[in-house]
Amino acid sequence: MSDRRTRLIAALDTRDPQQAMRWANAVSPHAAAIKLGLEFAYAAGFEAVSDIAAGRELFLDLKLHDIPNTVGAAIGSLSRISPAMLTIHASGGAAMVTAARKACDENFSAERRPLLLAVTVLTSLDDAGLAETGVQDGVRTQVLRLAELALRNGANGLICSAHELAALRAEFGDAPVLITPGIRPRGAAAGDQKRVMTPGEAREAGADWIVVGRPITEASDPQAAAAAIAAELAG
Ligand SMILES: O=C(O)c1cc(=O)[nH]c(=O)n1[C@@H]1O[C@H](COP(=O)(O)O)[C@@H](O)[C@H]1O
Repeated sequence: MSDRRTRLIAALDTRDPQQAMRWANAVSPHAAAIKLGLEFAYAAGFEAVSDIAAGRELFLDLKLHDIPNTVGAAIGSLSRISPAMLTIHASGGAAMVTAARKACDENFSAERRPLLLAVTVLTSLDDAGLAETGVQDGVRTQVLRLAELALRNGANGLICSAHELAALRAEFGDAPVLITPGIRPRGAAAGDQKRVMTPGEAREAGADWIVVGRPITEASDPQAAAAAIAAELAG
């Protein structure tokens, strides 16, 4: 049994700034952070990202994955937004993670520096889906491999599914920030997610944060849905 405090990140996946603001206000008593990602940033732009994020903890999920020079420069371009958390793909390789670390350190003061989080294996992949990308070792082995690469090269934490939390805690201890999407309250539709757990199970397994999108945003009452998840996390 874990006594870790596991907090909720609400993924506000929409193109519409007014919708995002409504959701942000609705979940704010229950979610300690909001996530804005590719769908929102591409449609609404980064001014809108800043507007929605004002006064909130922002998980900016751009999943950067490019050559080291481009990733470092892109992170430099984000310094005016000051996200609390920022994502890259660990599979971009050691030099890419190192460039991202350097860019975080050089472009943000210590108080404003985002946590650099490395996506290991997307929660929409199972062993078979991963094998189609050429990786035959299975999800768990690949998550551990990419976790080691990312943490060794300066990532503050990892994005993984809750299924890998125990193995990651056993290998890397309490220090890395572990964030798990692919979270579904009992009975909720998995959709395109393959490696899912409930909020309570993710807390027990050692998550620092869980990311939840559609179970909140597609609920008839998003505020109540967020409240129920927060209550489950509080145990
Ligand atoms: O980086 C992420 O946040 C992420 C990584 C991952 O492996 N799986 C994953 O689902 N996510 C994000 O987490 C959110 C999950 O949304 P729902 O499936 O609607 O709860 C989406 O915004 C995804 O982009």
